[in-house]
Amino acid sequence: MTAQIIDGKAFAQQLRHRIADHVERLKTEHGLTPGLAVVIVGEDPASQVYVNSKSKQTKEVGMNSFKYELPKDTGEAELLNLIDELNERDDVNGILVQLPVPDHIDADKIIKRISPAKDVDCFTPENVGRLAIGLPGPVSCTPLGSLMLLRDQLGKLEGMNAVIIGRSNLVGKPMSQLLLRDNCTVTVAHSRTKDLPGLCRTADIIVAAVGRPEMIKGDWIKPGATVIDVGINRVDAPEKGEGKTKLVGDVEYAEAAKVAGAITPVPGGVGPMTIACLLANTITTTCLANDLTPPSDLTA
Ligand SMILES: NC(=O)C1=CN([C@@H]2O[C@H](COP(=O)(O)OP(=O)(O)OC[C@H]3O[C@@H](n4cnc5c(N)ncnc54)[C@H](OP(=O)(O)O)[C@@H]3O)[C@@H](O)[C@H]2O)C=CC1
Ligand SMILES: Nc1nc(=O)c2c([nH]1)NC[C@@H]1CN(c3ccc(C(=O)N[C@@H](CCC(=O)O)C(=O)O)cc3)C=[N+]21
Repeated sequence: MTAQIIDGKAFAQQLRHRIADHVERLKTEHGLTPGLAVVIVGEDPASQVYVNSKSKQTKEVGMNSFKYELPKDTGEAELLNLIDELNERDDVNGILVQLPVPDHIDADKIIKRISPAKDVDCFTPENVGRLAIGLPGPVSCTPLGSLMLLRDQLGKLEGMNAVIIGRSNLVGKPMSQLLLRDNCTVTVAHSRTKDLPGLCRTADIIVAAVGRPEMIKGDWIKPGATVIDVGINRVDAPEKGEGKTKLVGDVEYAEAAKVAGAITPVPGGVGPMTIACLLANTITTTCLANDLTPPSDLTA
């Protein structure tokens, strides 16, 4: 059996088309243009690439994009002031501070300062709580994107055994909330889990969010299972030439693709969905701020 490849890049493109339609409707029917502010501190080249593609896609769907590129020695107080200013602005519906921030800045303090009504990453304690009890609001982007791919692939997820590997606030924990809400039986594994291979073999759905290149082996996967590989790891690729690198996921892709029913590739899987879901969350926060019901196809 050869797994079906889940094309996250194509799905994200379709999602952006739907988002563009919603933006158009918000403009013509309500006179609203959603705006997303992206803040980056420092010159990390990988972060700059992400921030630029976020800005580009924001404009492509018809939203306003506000980009703040601050020098790496920007003080914490200065960054907090910028967030206060963005919290106040009526034309800004979403605020994203690209992580990681430099060491002299306390990321938790920055996140807590973002108004929950504009927290499109779903990082604030308010929105984490809302997600847990099923209230409307933004939904963590990577888990939301992963859920959309799973629903598209499998239809109803009810009754399925889902094993999530990784328990971070960013990915693993919110993913567990979403799959539980869709009536999966959810197990969250981590570095102290016993017999991870055995546990994985019980899974109809595996979500790998570990941050270790190709750690999840092909023979840990139940034949026919659906595999969502969240990991993005840059590794050396001597086969491409001296000093070259490539991106790989947390799953041993070539072997896993021989047993799984369906699998996301890296790149081209979950990554593009994360950015599209950021835009989806900006629609959600724009609607909620204006007493409109957020579109059901953009949320969980
Ligand atoms: N596609 C996308 O858009 C995104 C991709 N990512 C990628 O996803 C991956 C995970 O990110 P993130 O959640 O932030 O990572 P974290 O480092 O915050 O969390 C990693 C988790 O994996 C667990 N873990 C580590 N080693 C093992 C092991 N040997 N066995 C079992 N579990 C283990 C850790 O367990 P413990 O808690 O016990 O330490 C932890 O819960 C990274 O590769 C990251 O780059 C992240 C965000 C977005
Ligand atoms: N406040 C904040 N929110 C985030 O959501 C956030 C962040 N900070 N900091 C960094 C991580 C990482 N992240 C990715 C988004 C898209 C791809 C993506 O599109 N990847 C492409 C490949 C890109 C390439 O080739 O390098 C793919 O998988 O196909 C990857 C990673 C969002 N993050």
